[in-house]
Amino acid sequence: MSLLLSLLHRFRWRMPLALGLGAAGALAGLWVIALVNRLIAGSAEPDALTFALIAVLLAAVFGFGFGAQAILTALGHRVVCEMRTATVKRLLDTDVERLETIGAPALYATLTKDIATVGQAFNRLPFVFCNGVLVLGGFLYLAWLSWQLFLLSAAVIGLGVGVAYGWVSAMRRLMVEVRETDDRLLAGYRGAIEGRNELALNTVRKRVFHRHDVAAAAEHARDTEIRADRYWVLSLSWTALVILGLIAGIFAAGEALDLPRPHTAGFVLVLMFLRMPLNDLVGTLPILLSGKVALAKVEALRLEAHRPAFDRPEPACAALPVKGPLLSLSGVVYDHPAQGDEPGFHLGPVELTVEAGETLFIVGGNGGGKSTLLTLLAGLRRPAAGTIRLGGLEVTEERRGWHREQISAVFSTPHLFDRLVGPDGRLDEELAQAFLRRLRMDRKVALAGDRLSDIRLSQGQRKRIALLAAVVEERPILLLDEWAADQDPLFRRFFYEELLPELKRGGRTIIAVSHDDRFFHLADRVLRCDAGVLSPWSEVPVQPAHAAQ
Ligand SMILES: Nc1ncnc2c1ncn2[C@@H]1O[C@H](COP(=O)(O)OP(=O)(O)OP(=O)(O)O)[C@@H](O)[C@H]1O
Repeated sequence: MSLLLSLLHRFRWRMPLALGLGAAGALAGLWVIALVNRLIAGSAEPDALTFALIAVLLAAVFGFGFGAQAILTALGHRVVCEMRTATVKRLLDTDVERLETIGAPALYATLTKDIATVGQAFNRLPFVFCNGVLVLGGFLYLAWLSWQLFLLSAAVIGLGVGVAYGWVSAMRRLMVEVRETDDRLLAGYRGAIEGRNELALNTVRKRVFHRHDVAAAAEHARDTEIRADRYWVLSLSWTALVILGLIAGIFAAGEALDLPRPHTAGFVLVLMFLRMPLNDLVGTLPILLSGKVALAKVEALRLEAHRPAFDRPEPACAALPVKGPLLSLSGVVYDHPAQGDEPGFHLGPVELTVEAGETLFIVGGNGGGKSTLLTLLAGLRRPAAGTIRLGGLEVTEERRGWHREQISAVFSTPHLFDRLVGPDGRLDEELAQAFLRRLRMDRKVALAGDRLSDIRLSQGQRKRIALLAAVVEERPILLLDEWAADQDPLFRRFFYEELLPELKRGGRTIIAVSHDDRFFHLADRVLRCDAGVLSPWSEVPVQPAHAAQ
């Protein structure tokens, strides 16, 4: 909501202008009705002047209406564009841990569906506003025509709205339920796309997946939408009934109150005129309600507040030391929370000091906590307890951004971007081309400026390009998570025996998760991380005390 308000604030001049034009158009329309009314009642002459005035008013209805709608619909599209870019920027500024908690399906649902839904609702607002002005102005005119009939109409419409309120609330509750199903549906869509190979091989799996992960959610959404729409059509029919009933009742009331017939007829004419905008207002309800639900969903993600700037973090010191302790963890503890019946995972307390220029290997069994440790070393996770120091300085909340800027990393399933980014945004193309050749990828991928020609690669090739992207960042600390696992034996040897020593000679501190015990002798130090406990590596694994329990 705050984002929407700030966007509206940015467009604060167009908004009142458009609303003013809309109001003027609606009032001109009412004026036409009032003139026709007077012609029917005989209180106005059907002369050229009256018809000229009607023609001018009709032109005003058209011109003002067009102006207002054009400005407001353009504004709607601008707001959607800003919401899209601002939400992605908020996502980029949000902590990795928070994004992990939200989960990919919910994030995709917001980016693809919620923003579009808010946009649709926003684009309906001009029509809602113009119809609202018409209805309001129309009722004021009715009050002026006959206060008795106006009071009667207000009472009937108030009663009608009171009855419909319950249906609209029920509709809103059902729409929230539909939206919750969207996350499940999106998870299903992702499964169908990302699991295409596994599914293509097994018809039974395909059937089970389709039944439980897609059809169940789609059918739940269908049933809920049908129920929600029932309340909507009920509200629409109810509105029509209330207005038509009122029109009939007005005649009876006019007779009972002994009001002149033309008076009552004029009143009815205005009511007939107001029937359309009233119906439109009710018809727009589902779109507006969906927009409200979607907006609440965007806010419920609790992404970072929107900051347009991409400020580089302030450096905590001029340069990191090239000798002695560089990165240290002291008493660092981290907990992955339990999920349902699955127990959580506890890492630490970790005591570790990495020297500048050191090559450190971390080994250990699956699920031992190596990747979690790497993300702590990268500053991507906040320890629950303990201290991280970089270059002798404690990594406080203010220095976390600076810490991250000292790290390059290739994670176990890296995401490839097709642009290389050098320090301060300037890429050393010579270094990039040379390293591309060292990686033996120059025949597969061409580098034009900072752009890679192709990133549709095999797993091993992807890892090589990810390493290129990390190296050209020219940062002092390089983290590698099982980098060599996807490489062929020849290149694996080349990586351990030549590439890593080369990077080390270039001044890099390297922390690599590895299972390649044949090459452990090439590291300065090897540590074992098992069941969340970090200990020196020995040929015969030592069972950590709490892992044996
Ligand atoms: N985002 C997460 N949320 C909850 N638990 C997690 C998360 N990431 C990892 N874990 C749990 O933490 C434990 C350690 O995982 P981690 O990926 O650090 O192990 P690892 O030593 O790198 O394993 P591997 O060698 O198999 O890659 C595992 O039990 C895993 O289930």
